[in-house]
Amino acid sequence: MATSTTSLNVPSLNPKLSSSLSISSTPQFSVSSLNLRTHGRGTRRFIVLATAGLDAKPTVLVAEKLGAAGLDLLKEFANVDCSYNLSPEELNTKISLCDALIVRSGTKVSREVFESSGGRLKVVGRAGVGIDNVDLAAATEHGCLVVNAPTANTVAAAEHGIALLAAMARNVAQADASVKAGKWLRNKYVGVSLVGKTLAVMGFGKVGTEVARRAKGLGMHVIAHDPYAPADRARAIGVELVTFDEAIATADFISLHMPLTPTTSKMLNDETFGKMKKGVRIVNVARGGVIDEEALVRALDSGIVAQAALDVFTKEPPSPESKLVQHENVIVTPHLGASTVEAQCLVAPVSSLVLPLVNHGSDLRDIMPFHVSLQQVLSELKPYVILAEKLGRLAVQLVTGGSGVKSVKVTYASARAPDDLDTRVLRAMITKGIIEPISSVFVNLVNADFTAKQRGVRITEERIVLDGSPEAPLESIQVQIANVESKFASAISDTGEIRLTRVGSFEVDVSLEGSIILCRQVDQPGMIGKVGSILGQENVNVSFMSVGRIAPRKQAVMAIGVDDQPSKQSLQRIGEIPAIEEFVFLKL
Ligand SMILES: NC(=O)C1=CN([C@@H]2O[C@H](COP(=O)(O)OP(=O)(O)OC[C@H]3O[C@@H](n4cnc5c(N)ncnc54)[C@H](O)[C@@H]3O)[C@@H](O)[C@H]2O)C=CC1
Ligand SMILES: O=C(O)C(=O)COP(=O)(O)O
Repeated sequence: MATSTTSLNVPSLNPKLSSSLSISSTPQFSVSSLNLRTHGRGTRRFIVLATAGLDAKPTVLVAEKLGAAGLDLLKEFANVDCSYNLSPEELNTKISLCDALIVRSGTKVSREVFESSGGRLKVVGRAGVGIDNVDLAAATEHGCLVVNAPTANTVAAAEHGIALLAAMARNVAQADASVKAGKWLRNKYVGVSLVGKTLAVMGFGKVGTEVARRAKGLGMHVIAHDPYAPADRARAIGVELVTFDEAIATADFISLHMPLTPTTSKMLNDETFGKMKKGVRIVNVARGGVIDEEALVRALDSGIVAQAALDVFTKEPPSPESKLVQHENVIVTPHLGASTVEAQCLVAPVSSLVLPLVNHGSDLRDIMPFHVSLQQVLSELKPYVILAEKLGRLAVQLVTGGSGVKSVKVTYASARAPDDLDTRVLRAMITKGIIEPISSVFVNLVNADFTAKQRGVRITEERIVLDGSPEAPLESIQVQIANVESKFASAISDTGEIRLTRVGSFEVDVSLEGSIILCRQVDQPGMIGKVGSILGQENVNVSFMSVGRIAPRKQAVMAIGVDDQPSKQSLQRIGEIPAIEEFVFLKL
C-alpha cells in the first residue's frame, strides 16, 4: 500500500481578518482560508455518510424525587418525565427516549442503562454526592457525562452523623420505642458521655471535616485517618491525622466518611474489628459497603463493638429480617443523611447542569463541555470546535479505508501561551470527525480519548507558538493523518469563510458547507453540464460549482457543492463519466 500524509490546514480563523461569512449564527466569525493537502493517488470510488438528527428540546428523566426548584428549572427548558421507583427493566426501556437522567442514591445506573440508551443519554445528574450507584466506566465509554452536587449536602450529612452519634450514646431510639411501648426503663438505658472521648473520623473530606469540627465542639478528642488529606488542614482545626491501625485501635467512637471504592469496600471486617478497642461505637453515614455487615454482627455479638448507628446499608433498603437492623445495640435510619429541606434545595440545581443540552446548538450539545470552561468554548472556541470536527471528517474521507487511521498529528499555531488555550475540546472534535464517519460510535468530549485509544488511533498534539497579538485563540489548526493511502490527491486554501480555495495546484473557490463532490478530469466542454444533469435528475440542488485548471484542455479539478445528498447511484454515475479520473464525495 502506498503511504501518504493527509494534511488539512486552516491558516487563520481570525474574526478580524474577514467579514465575509459566519460559521455559526452567534457570534459572527469568519475564516480567512482553509488549506488542505494530500499526497499520493488513490482509487476512484466514493463514500456516502449519514448524520443523525437531534431533537430541539431534550427529554430529562427524573428518576427520584427532586426539590421543586430543580424541577421548575428543568421544566422551563426540557420535556421532564418524573418517574419514580422504576424497576431496572423499566429504566432500561425508558432511557432510550431520554437525553438526560437525574437520580439520587436509590437508582442504579448500570452499564445496561447506558447500553439501552442507544447513545442518546448525554448526561447523568446526581442530585447529591456519592456516585457509586453510577457505572462510571460505562458512562465514559458511552460518552455520557456524570455530574453531581459535591458540596450541597455536606452539612446535612455531618449533622446527621452527629445526631446518630449522640442518639446512639444515649440510647435515644431504643428508649423512645420502649416508652411508646408503655415501659419506663431508666436503668436499662444508661448511656455513655461524649466529652473527653476519642473520635476517629475515617475519611477527612468534606463531611468528615464538618463532623470533626462539631465533635470538637462537644468536647471530644478527634483524630482522623485519610491517606490523601493534607496534614495542615487537619492541624488547622486541631485534628491529628493518624494511620488506619492507630485510628481504630485508639478510638472510643469511629465515624465513617470515605467514599465506597474497591479499596474502601468492607474496610471494617473481622480482621479490623479485631484490632479495635473493646466497646467501640461506630457511626456510618458514608456507604453501607465500607463495612462487612456480617462481620459487624459478629463484632456486636462478641462485644467488640458496643453499639452501631447506621444510615446506609450494602443493600438498600435492607431486609426487615436483617440481623444487623434488628440488633438491639444498633440504631438505623433509612439513608437520611442528605434529607433536610435545606440540603434538598441545594442539590436540586444539579438539574441546571443539564441545561447546556438545551441552550446551545446541536454542535455544542454534542460535546457537553462541562469540565472545560463553557464560557471559553462559547465565546471564542466555538467556530474552531465546529471546524475541528470538519477537519477530522475531511481528513478521514480522503483516506482509503478510514479504519486504517492509526496516527493523527494535530498542530495548533497560536500566539497564546500554551496554558492559555485549552485544546481538549478541539482534540475531541477532531477525534469525533475522524471516528464517527467510519464507525457507529458516538464521540464527544467525554469519550473521545477513550474511543480513540480503544480504536488504536494515536492523536498527538503540537503547538507552534507565534509572535504577535494573542487576541484570537488560534491562527491555524492542521490535521495530519500518517501512513495511510490517500483517495484524492488535492490541496486547498484562501479567503473569507471556511473555503476550499486550492486543490493541489488547482485553484477553486468552494464554501465548506453542506457536501462537496470533488472531481479531477481532463478539462473539456460539457463536464459541468454532465454532472449537473445527473444531479438535476434527482432534484439535488447545486449550491456552487468551481473549476480550477492548470491550462485549457489540461488537467482540471471541479468542486461541486450540493445542498442535498445525492443517491449512491447518482454518485456512481458521476464517478463513471469517462473523463473523470479521480472522484470523492465529502459530507461535511
Ligand atoms: N448518608 C448520606 O445521605 C450521605 C452520604 N454521603 C457520603 O459520605 C461520603 C463522604 O462524602 P464527602 O465528605 O462529601 O466526600 P469527600 O470526597 O469530600 O471525602 C471523602 C474523603 O475520603 C477519603 N478517602 C478515600 N479513600 C480513603 C481511605 N481508604 N481511607 C480513608 N479515607 C479515604 C478521601 O481522601 C476524602 O478526603 C461519601 O461516600 C458520600 O457518598 C455524603 C452525603 C450524604
Ligand atoms: O449524596 C450522597 O452521597 C447521599 O448519600 C445522599 O443520598 P440521597 O441523595 O439522599 O439519595
